[in-house]
Amino acid sequence: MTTSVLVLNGPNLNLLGLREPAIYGSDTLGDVEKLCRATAAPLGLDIDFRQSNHEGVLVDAVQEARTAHRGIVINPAGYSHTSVALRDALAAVGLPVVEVHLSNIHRREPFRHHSYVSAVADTVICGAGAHGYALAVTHLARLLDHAQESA
Ligand SMILES: O=C(O)[C@]1(O)C[C@H](CCCOc2ccccc2)[C@@H](O)[C@H](O)C1
Repeated sequence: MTTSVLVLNGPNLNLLGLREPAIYGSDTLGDVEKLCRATAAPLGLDIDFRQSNHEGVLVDAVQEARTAHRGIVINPAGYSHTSVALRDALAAVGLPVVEVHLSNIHRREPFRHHSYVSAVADTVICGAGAHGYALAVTHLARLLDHAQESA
């Protein structure tokens, strides 16, 4: 049975590669999607790759993942620092969660140092650029394998 995971991207990540390359790199979100799929395939994972600028759409995607997917990789983007609703949705669905940030949020403006999502994530990866997504997919596969072993 193929294992499906959700890779969810928050607001403004659709601008990736087009603006602020010094901070977020020159890869586009499409490049990141390709990297996620190339990483996932040999691990037996299918990817549902999404991006939204709307908090409620992201909450709906997390809720849908409860029955549609086995785990979540999420870059909540700006909602990392503001959204109790997104944090609560992730806590509610009870799936393994890997939070990823392209930049090292702890070396940026103070308002970016706290993420509500981190408190409900199994793992947080930040500062590795687009490679962080490959790390996140790989680590989520390990978390799921471990879950299978203990099941
Ligand atoms: O480093 C990350 O991945 C962030 O999640 C990116 C967010 C920003 C999303 C991308 O925004 C862009 C804005 C302009 C050009 C390209 C991307 C930022 O608000 C977080 O603090 C850290």
